Amino acid sequence: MDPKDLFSANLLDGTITSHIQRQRIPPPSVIVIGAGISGIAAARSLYDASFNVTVLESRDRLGGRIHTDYSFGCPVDMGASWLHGVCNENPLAPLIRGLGLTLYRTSGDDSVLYDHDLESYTLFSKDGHQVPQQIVMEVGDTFKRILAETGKVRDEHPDDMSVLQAISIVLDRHPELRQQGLAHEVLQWYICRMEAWFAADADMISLKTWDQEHVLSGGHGLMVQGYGPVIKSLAKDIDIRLNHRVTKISNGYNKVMVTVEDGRNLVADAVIVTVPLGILKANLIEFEPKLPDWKVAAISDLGVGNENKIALRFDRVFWPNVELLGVVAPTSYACGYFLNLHKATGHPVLVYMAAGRFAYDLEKLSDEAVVKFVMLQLKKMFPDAAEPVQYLVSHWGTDPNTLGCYSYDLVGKPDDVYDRLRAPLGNLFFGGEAVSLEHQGSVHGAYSAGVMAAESCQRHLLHKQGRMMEKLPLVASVRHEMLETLIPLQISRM
Ligand SMILES: Cc1cc2nc3c(=O)[nH]c(=O)nc-3n(C[C@H](O)[C@H](O)[C@H](O)COP(=O)(O)OP(=O)(O)OC[C@H]3O[C@@H](n4cnc5c(N)ncnc54)[C@H](O)[C@@H]3O)c2cc1C
Repeated sequence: MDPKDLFSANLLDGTITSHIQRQRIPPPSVIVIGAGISGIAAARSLYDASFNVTVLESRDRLGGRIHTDYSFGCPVDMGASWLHGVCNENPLAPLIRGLGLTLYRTSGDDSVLYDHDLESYTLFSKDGHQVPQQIVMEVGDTFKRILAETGKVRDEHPDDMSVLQAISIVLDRHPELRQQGLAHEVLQWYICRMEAWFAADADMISLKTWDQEHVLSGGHGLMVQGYGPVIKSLAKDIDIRLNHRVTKISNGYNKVMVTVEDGRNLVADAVIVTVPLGILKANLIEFEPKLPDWKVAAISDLGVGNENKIALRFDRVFWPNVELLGVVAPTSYACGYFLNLHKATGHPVLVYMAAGRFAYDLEKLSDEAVVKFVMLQLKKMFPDAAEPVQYLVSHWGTDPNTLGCYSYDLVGKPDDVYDRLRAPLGNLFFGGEAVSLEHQGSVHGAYSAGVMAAESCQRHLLHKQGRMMEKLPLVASVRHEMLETLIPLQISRM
């Protein structure tokens, strides 16, 4: 490398690379557990800072809860598919921009509830009649009023309660907000959509915190080419060992030993754990010494929801050109909806989405039975619907690599739960979506949590070696930001 290039690379990186090279000290070693976006982001930061990093991943693929499937001949995300916050502040924006990926904006709203604009829905009743759009809009506005009233309930009650309980208090106080007949079913559909955001039923969602998330601006954008390219790009050149399921972590004063399923041990100066919260809750990894009580309590005090997707590919499009097709019902459990990927991507694919208890119930059925059930829903709307030529069914709730889809705040969650989850233990650091500072349950939150874990791990190891970090490393994304001129994110629907 031309010395000039080396200088500018170090300058751009702002890393300790040159420092390590000058002193000829072997670079500190770190094992990252989990090759989801958080683990890969952590590994990328460490790799860019010339640390010796190895990622151990239990699955035979990268990405974790990012899983872009290509078997339909087009990308279909069976895990995350939206970028929540289509704006420059989104830490993933520089990467997405740099890769030239397109976003399809389903909503410009920054709230957690409306990741689709109201006018992009077409809803049907159980007997196959289209719900007049005026009712859809009016009930949507009523739902917003009900939620605004739950804010008053929250102010009056020092103790937390579920969102469902608060809605019931509001409806008792304001009978005029109660809906009857079809309008009641549409209201249930909105509750079903709210449950989808948290991947949990409304009787499990915390009233105190449900709307406290600081959602990034710019609305919600579907990744038209899927999230897969983001993972591929971040993982480039990193030593990632697939089919390495970690069963034990022994945290010593100087080193950490990691045991994998086949009995092999790997040793490093530090370890970053990014496995899903569901895995920690199920005690699938043994910690030696045992995790302290405050950490165990934090793991159990946060909820993990479930969401499943059933993707159907057809040989032709027989549905209208809207983003969401929904079936309303007397309870939110019985409501359903399909994301129309054809509108965003041009491929004849519908994705049925189920959340909360319903998502777990679907996992008790065979894939064939699930598809049959979903087709019955579709045929309520379109009696002449064609049979799918291909299908995909996710099982996030029972997948032993995840055990749930993402974290959410349980009723009565202690305020410091995230601080405790994130807190390192000696040479052991914690990443993953559940420890994100402000954006739990999202891809960008998981990414930032991985970068943060890597930064505190670096600081810790350099301090132990009696060295200072001359400057915090700039992660790949920020470097891209400096290298790329500010090209706007490509959005296919304004
Ligand atoms: C259905 C669904 C829809 C979603 N939709 C969106 C969305 O639209 N937008 C959005 O921003 N977010 C969405 N999310 C959330 C988002 O996908 C996650 O927040 C994020 O991908 C989590 O990344 P992570 O690295 O923290 O965890 P993961 O991606 O789960 O990575 C952890 C890794 O650890 C591995 N692992 C587990 N156990 C072990 C072990 N013992 N040893 C070694 N490795 C192990 C796992 O296999 C996995 O690869 C969705 C999630 C799901 C499931």
